[in-house]
Amino acid sequence: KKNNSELSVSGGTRQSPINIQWRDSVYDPHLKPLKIHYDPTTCLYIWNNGYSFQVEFDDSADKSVIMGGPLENHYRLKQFHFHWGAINEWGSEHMVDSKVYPAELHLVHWNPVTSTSFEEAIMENNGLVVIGVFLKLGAHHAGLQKLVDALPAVKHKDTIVEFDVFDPSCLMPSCPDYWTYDGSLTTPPLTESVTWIIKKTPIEVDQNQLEEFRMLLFTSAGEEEKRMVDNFRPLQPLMNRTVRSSFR
Ligand SMILES: Cc1ccn(O)c(=O)c1
Ligand SMILES: [Zn+2]
Repeated sequence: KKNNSELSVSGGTRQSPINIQWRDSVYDPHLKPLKIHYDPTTCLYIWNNGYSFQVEFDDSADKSVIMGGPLENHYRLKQFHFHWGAINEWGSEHMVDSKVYPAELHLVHWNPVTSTSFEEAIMENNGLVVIGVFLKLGAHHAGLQKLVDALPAVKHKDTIVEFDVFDPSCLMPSCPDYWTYDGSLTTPPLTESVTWIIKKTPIEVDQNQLEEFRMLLFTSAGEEEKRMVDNFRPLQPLMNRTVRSSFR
């Protein structure tokens, strides 16, 4: 168990995001299939937090949980959000063999066995699990469209709109393959408390859907408008870490 100062970032040894070199990843036969059970009625609202748009869930019980994979117990879904670029040539946080995607979905979960709240789990060694899903330009994504239709209501920083009954499982690729490694938050406090699970296969979204992301604003109503784009952190050094794969 590490205290806050030991999870500190300056001199961090397990920062995120990273470039996943497929050939350097190590197949781990002990990795189980990831099990995802999301209850759509735990979806609460969408809000613009000035960095991304975020969908928050009721995490007061074990209703939307993940387990299996590299995990020793179940983790509760707290929120999901995205990172994206100003143009399709960049936007994701993680890369695969230096390939960058136009956007990346993060589903953020916390460990209710070792923590009593999400805020506490942020400071716990491996208190969080974030599932990363790459978005690539392609077919229209019907499940995502429900989210996209709500974005005009959260154009400005600190705006919020009710958003109920949404099952984020619809944003998961059907392929079960993933990489996993020990990392950190990619926004302050950048604590090294995250077990990352990065799905190998991207989901497809169309140009209009990506452009709707880019119409959001970093700025509050009344301020000079700054488009919400390029909200990703630069790559961090792998240092003494191995990325494990669930697939050969
Ligand atoms: C908890 C947290 C905060 C920010 N980001 O980007 C994440 O992926 C997870
Ligand atoms: Zn994120």
